[in-house]
Amino acid sequence: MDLILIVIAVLVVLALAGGLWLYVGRRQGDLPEDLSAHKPTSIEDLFPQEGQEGQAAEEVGEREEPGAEPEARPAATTATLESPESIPGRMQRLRARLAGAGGFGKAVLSVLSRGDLTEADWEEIEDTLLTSDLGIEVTTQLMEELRTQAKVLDTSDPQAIRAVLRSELLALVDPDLDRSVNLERPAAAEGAEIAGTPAAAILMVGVNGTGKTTTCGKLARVLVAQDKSVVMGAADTFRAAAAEQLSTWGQRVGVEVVRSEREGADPASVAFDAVRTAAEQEADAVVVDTAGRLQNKAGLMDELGKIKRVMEKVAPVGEVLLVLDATTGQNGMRQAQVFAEAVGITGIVLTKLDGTAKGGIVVTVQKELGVPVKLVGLGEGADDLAPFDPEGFVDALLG
Ligand SMILES: Nc1nc2c(ncn2[C@@H]2O[C@H](COP(=O)(O)OP(=O)(O)OP(=O)(O)O)[C@@H](O)[C@H]2O)c(=O)[nH]1
Repeated sequence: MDLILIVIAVLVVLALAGGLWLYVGRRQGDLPEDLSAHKPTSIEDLFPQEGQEGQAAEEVGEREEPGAEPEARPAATTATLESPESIPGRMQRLRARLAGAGGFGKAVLSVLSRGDLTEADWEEIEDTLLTSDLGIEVTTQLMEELRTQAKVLDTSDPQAIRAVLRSELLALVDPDLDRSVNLERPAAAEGAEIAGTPAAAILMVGVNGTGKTTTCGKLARVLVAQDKSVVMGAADTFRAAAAEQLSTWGQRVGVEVVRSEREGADPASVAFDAVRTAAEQEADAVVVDTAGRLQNKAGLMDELGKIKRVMEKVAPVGEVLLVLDATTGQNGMRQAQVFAEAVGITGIVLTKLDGTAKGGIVVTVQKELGVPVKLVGLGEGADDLAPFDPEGFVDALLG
């Protein structure tokens, strides 16, 4: 009898152990699936095959509905990632777009090609230059050079004239400036209490509506396409929609967005969380979006200065990009000056260059602010951001 009881007890124990093993086994089997949904493990995961882009756009569209999940998290959890356009394809398309916008170079060239120029022709050239946002000083300098060269050369030779104008414009744009975006990962600040290695930090500043958030998303997309791991920080806490917009970009490009759920939260604290998260994740770069709608210069200085200082508790910020709307001309320049004073800028992103024929702003902005245009925005599309290429720009202006 005892023996029968012992056998029954052993069978019960074995049955229980088997059940437990099956349960644990199933949980462990789930794990890789969950993880792969959170973090793409290979470059192929990041770039779906052709034909999936439409699906991605639809899913992102769904996420933009009011009441959509507001929490920041790695985008791959909810959206199929879009496939970025190749860099050469992007450059070619953008050059064509810029040339199509019709820069001032084309207009000047057409007058110069008329041959023996009258005083009225020269005035026409001067007017064109002045209305192209080149500014008086640069226009005067360029006019003198063109008049001198026109005397020296046979002005009826369009090729010779084109060459002169090309070299003058190129000199103004200055091909020797370093236009690379600093992606070098800095050493941690002294006493920084962080896990991991700091990421290269890029701080995006500028007036509201210039395209900061869009540029953060486009830039993250370019970096991801270059196989870099990126974190974005939504330090534009002025309005919840800005953080939501950045989160949508995060979902599109497969990048985690650090944000606060509270509208009006301290932007410096969100920026700090972003750089700390990036260091913990050993990310290559962290891109931080800011608000630009402060009432006065002192407030702006305080806020941007604080954001940068707090980020630098982790590591130095290697790149502060000022986003400028090319269509705002001289007005935009005045605002740019204020930002440049508030926080030392290292480069300019000139957006909406597709919406203006006034290419002269490139020259003015560099001259006034003393930093190079590094990136240009040429449309609202996800791939409409390109490195600024002086030669390509001048050639596009001249048609
Ligand atoms: N045509 C064109 N539109 C652009 C470009 N860059 C941004 N935009 C558009 O400009 C508008 C404003 O862009 P945002 O990125 O929201 O600007 P922001 O500076 O972040 O604005 P706030 O969040 O209000 O501070 C959007 O409709 C963008 O699609 C560009 O290069 N060309």
